[in-house]
Amino acid sequence: MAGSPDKAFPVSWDQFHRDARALAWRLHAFGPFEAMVCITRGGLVPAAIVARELEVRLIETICAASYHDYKNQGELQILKDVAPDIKALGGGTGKGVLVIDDLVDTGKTARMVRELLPKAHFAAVYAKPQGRPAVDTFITEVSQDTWIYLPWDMGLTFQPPIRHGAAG
Ligand SMILES: O=P(O)(O)OC[C@H]1O[C@H](OP(=O)(O)OP(=O)(O)O)[C@H](O)[C@@H]1O
Ligand code: HPA
Ligand SMILES: [Mg+2]
Repeated sequence: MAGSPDKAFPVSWDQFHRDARALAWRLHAFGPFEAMVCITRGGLVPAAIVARELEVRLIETICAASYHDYKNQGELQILKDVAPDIKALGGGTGKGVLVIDDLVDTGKTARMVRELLPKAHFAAVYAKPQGRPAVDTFITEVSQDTWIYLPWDMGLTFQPPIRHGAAG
């Protein structure tokens, strides 16, 4: 990633659940979906919430990793591909499949998965401007220089008073 995002967008569990449910409402208009593919690991969490709302029970993973070093993107690795029976849906195009991730940043991960499932519907809860064109549906956009702090990456810590120079 060019530069290191210095603004912070912290997301609580409650907010994430609301945003993932809002995503499900929006996706409902594009369904029904025959299957869902979630991009691990971040996509596992919204996938559970969206699958519950849209009653999707056929759920596959594609295991990808690229941010090996906190905010710095490295080489994109596919650790597990999509199963052949899921790839065969929609006549081999992925039509009728919902691909879900927690967020899209540069769009690299989503673009790579789209090569495998070109006609699938791509959704993320959060999007940054660079990655936005790589997804069909998202809920909240944050600026490219913002780092999204997801609830499973955080814990409760003491916050110094704003007057004493707390970071935003
Ligand atoms: O749009 P991009 O720039 O490709 O970045 C977005 C991807 O990066 C994060 O995953 P990461 O590779 O860090 O793995 P994780 O989901 O296991 O945390 C996030 O969950 C997205 O999948
Ligand atoms: O803003 C982000 N937050 C958490 N994980 C990420 N992976 C890419 N961008 C981000
Ligand atoms: Mg991820």
